[in-house]
Amino acid sequence: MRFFVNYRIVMQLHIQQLNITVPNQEKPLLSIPDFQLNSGEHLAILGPSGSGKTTLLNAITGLIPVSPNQVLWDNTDIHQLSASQCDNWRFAHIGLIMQNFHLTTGLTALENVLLPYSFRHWTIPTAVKQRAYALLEKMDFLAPDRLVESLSRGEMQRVAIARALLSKPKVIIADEPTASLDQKNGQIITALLKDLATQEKCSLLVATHDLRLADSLALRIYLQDGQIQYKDD
Ligand SMILES: Nc1ncnc2c1ncn2[C@@H]1O[C@H](COP(=O)(O)OP(=O)(O)OP(=O)(O)O)[C@@H](O)[C@H]1O
Repeated sequence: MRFFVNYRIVMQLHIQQLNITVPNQEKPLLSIPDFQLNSGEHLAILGPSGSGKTTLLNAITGLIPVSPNQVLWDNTDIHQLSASQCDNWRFAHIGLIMQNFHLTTGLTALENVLLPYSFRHWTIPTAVKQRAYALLEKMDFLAPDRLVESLSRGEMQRVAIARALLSKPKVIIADEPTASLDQKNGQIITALLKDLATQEKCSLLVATHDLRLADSLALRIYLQDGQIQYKDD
């Protein structure tokens, strides 16, 4: 008999009748009748440029508005939350790694990792700082005191990943995490993301053009003109 549920690994995404349109455009940007991703699953979202990958990530993280009941995370309709509630929900549950990293210049790598946490808390507990150091170290990034503007793109990507993982999210979402990295760094980042997601028992959703990255994940969907053309697992 099971008495305990590990809440951290329960985070199911359910998309139903998702339809995103823009004024004066006949075709929807995104049209997904039904899609489900279970907790802990690793998904690649493929598709040509303009097929809707980023729009999908924005929709499921509440970064763009969506009609009620179209995106549910464990039966929570994040699009029915207020803007600040949605921000807090995202901070608590999602580790977001955006295309251009969105790091803050003038701050060190460590300060960048801690920044989202420091926005929400008066003080940063030692345990949180230790986790920030540990995440950077796990990724072989051994210069936490370097200013981010002096880092290479591969190093910036590691800082962005550590920042996304600091709050122990249940879901990691990455938009083109290997774009503009050379092959070696792309492979390193791919392996890191997968290993960290597995170790931390997170779901992983990655929008990518990188077939090597996509092949390394267990599930794939292919978008074309805002629709899922095929699923592959
Ligand atoms: N706010 C908006 N208004 C009108 N069109 C938009 C808006 N946002 C996105 N689009 C259009 O929606 C389509 C999908 O864009 P999206 O960025 O999701 O594609 P993508 O698959 O992520 O592309 P890429 O691989 O180049 O990053 C594009 O044609 C884009 O121009």
